Amino acid sequence: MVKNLSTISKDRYIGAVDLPIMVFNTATKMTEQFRLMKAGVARGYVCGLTPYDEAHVGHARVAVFFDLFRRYLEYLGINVRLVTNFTDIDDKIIEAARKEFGDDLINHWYEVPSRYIKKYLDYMDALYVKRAYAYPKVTENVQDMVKWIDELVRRGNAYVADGSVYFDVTKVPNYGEFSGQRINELIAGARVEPEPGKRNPLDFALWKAWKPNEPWWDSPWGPGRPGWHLECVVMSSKYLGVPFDFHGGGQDLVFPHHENEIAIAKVYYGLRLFARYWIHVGLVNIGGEKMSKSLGNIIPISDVLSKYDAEAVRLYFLNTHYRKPIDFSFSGIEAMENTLRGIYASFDYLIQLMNEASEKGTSDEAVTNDAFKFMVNFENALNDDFNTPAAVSELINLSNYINSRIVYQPEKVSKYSISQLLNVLSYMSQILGVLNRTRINPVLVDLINTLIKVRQSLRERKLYDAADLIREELGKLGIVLGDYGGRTYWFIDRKRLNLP
Ligand SMILES: Nc1ncnc2c1ncn2[C@@H]1O[C@H](COP(=O)(O)OP(=O)(O)OP(=O)(O)O)[C@@H](O)[C@H]1O
Ligand SMILES: [Zn+2]
Repeated sequence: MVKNLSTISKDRYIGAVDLPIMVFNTATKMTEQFRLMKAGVARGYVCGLTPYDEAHVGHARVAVFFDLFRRYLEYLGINVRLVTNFTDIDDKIIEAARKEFGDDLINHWYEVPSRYIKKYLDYMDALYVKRAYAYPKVTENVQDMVKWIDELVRRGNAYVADGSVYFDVTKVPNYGEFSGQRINELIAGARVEPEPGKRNPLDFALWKAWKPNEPWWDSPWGPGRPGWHLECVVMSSKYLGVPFDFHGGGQDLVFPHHENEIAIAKVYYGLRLFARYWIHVGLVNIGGEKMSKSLGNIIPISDVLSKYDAEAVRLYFLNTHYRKPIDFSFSGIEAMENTLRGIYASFDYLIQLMNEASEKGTSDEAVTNDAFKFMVNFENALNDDFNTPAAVSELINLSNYINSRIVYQPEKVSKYSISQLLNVLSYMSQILGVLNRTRINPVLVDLINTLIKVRQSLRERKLYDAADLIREELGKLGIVLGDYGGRTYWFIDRKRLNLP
């Protein structure tokens, strides 16, 4: 149990290998301590988007979770190298380009991925998802992929058929082990794609032979393009080095995508696992079904962001454990907007108290101890396989404590205690990626304070109607006044006032 602030301050794991985090590893099906391969650095790859349509809230959930993951490690002092790719050539991209450009597809197809990549990055910025260390694209790494395939063919792990190259899963020790699948059952259940040269239904394409009116790249086997599973192995290894610490994505990727990535790397590198921890985020469903572009049941991120506060959207995702599915609901986000208002109120109140608190208050130690406890509980929650619902509820507890206890006894609380509460509130919100809009123009602050003085003076003269009018009119603007402990506090409803 952490007892004093020096041990809960951020950055205390700089240069560390053993982190205090326990995380569920799909590869071992166990919750394990998170240990880094290189001191102080966490390297990870999250499978990214096939950009042929609007990104949806399922994509947003995966991105927000790994952003939280990254922010927590950074808070501990770890340098996080997070790579996420764009699968910018794929059957579905070609199909979308064909619909849009018809026969002129070959000259214009790249406009499709380019458009949706740009939009995706804009949505990520709006959601306060920090930019990745690198965003490799398949089209920029084809030459490396060709070299890999060549080597796999040379070693007998892949075979050529009609200009395509297939990976031979029968040559892989314990194929199916990762996703816990039995090979015979897999074969029975496999949806065999019409790929004539394939020897085994579970073999998959490393190189897909060119078809007329499709983009292509040159290779020793003729024109074509690489296959999905190979792409992620090549790009993750290239940008992170092998082995690296963690590899993630949505739950839907466990099989076949990650099973096949592991199979390729197993024979290429001779490594049982080319990434140590495999982390999978539960799906966002809609009416019990996976939200997915190909099923046509998506709620675009843009729809959600046009109606709701982006920070509330983050809290909404984080309020469910990352491994559980979410059945998407707008009302859940709405509830989080209220929560967020309360958290901003706490922050604004603490700043106002900071300006007035005495150097030495009487309940100093008790408040400081309480601040520690909130932070310890918060960290313990995240250390417990990223129990973000418990972490969010600790932030809410802290906010309620400030809004109900601290504001009523401003004369008792010292500047030091307020600064501890502010620290803890800021750490928690930085990790969750909320309270990104704390700066308020000082002119606005002066104006609010002037109006509060006028209101006070009206009340002293018993002109309550006029005093209430000030409060109501400010409220309409998103400036909310509250009278607690004999003084007036205010907070700004960031969504209403639309502050940057
Ligand atoms: N509904 C969902 N919930 C959570 N994660 C998802 C969901 N859909 C996709 N993902 C994740 O988003 C990333 C990108 O997936 P992808 O572009 O293949 O999306 P998709 O909507 O499933 O597309 P498609 O319908 O073409 O299969 C992957 O990590 C995937 O696991
Ligand atoms: Zn992938």
